[in-house]
Amino acid sequence: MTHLFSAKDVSVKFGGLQALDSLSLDINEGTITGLIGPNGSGKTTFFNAVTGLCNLSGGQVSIDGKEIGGLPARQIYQFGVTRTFQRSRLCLSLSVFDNIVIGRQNSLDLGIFSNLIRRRQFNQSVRENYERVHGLLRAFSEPLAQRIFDPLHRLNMIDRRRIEVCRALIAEPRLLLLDEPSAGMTPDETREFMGDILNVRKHNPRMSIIIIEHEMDIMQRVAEHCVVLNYGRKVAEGTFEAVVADPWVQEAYLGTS
Ligand SMILES: Nc1ncnc2c1ncn2[C@@H]1O[C@H](COP(=O)(O)OP(=O)(O)OP(=O)(O)O)[C@@H](O)[C@H]1O
Repeated sequence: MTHLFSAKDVSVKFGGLQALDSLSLDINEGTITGLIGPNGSGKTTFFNAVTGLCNLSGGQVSIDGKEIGGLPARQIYQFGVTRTFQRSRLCLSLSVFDNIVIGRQNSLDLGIFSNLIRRRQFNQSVRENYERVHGLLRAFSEPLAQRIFDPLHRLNMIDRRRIEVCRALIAEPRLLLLDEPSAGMTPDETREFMGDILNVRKHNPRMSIIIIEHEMDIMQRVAEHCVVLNYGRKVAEGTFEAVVADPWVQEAYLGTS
């Protein structure tokens, strides 16, 4: 398997609070890794550190052997790292199309004068973006693809989550970070959505995914490898079965020891 991503001794401090403490993690191409841990254990902080939304107080982060730790978020995105957020960051008054296409900021030509003068080029780029967004939506659900110009506030929670994933996918990432994508969904919606995630992976076999999720049956279904955090430290790592068999994980997290 080809090695894709590496975090080495990553630490993040918020004043006196050590949110991440020398966390190391290696990710191979085309794998799904589950990040598990109690509330406040540092999972989202890890995503924020990797995507440039918070400063590292130590350590290195690399993708394809290139150091990205400490770079601005926009540059990290250009290295092919995209994400979703635990709390939705969608714009409800804009259309499905607009909410997704904004994720392709690398190739959007935002120069108003150039767009006004070079109409043919502008129209072609709009057509291309339409095809891409439509194709992504169709991969999730045909009825959703029919709603490409609906305002987002008309969509239910599962479809909104799908839009968030499409927005992260339109940049064709190498590494996709999903922060608790099932938050706010019913158990049935969650099951359906996880089927979608597996489908996404089937369509993008070289893309790697790290997923934060509290629902253990979801982890069991989607993650080939799991990493458990507590107080910002890695306390267990391995297959789902190996991790849940760990006595510490059973006692401290699953409460089943
Ligand atoms: N911007 C911030 N400023 C100060 N403290 C922060 C900040 N972001 C996170 N923290 C703290 O860092 C610790 C780790 O938080 P984080 O959100 O990463 O945990 P988590 O594992 O994602 O939790 P949850 O499962 O509840 O989302 C917590 O104690 C949190 O209060």
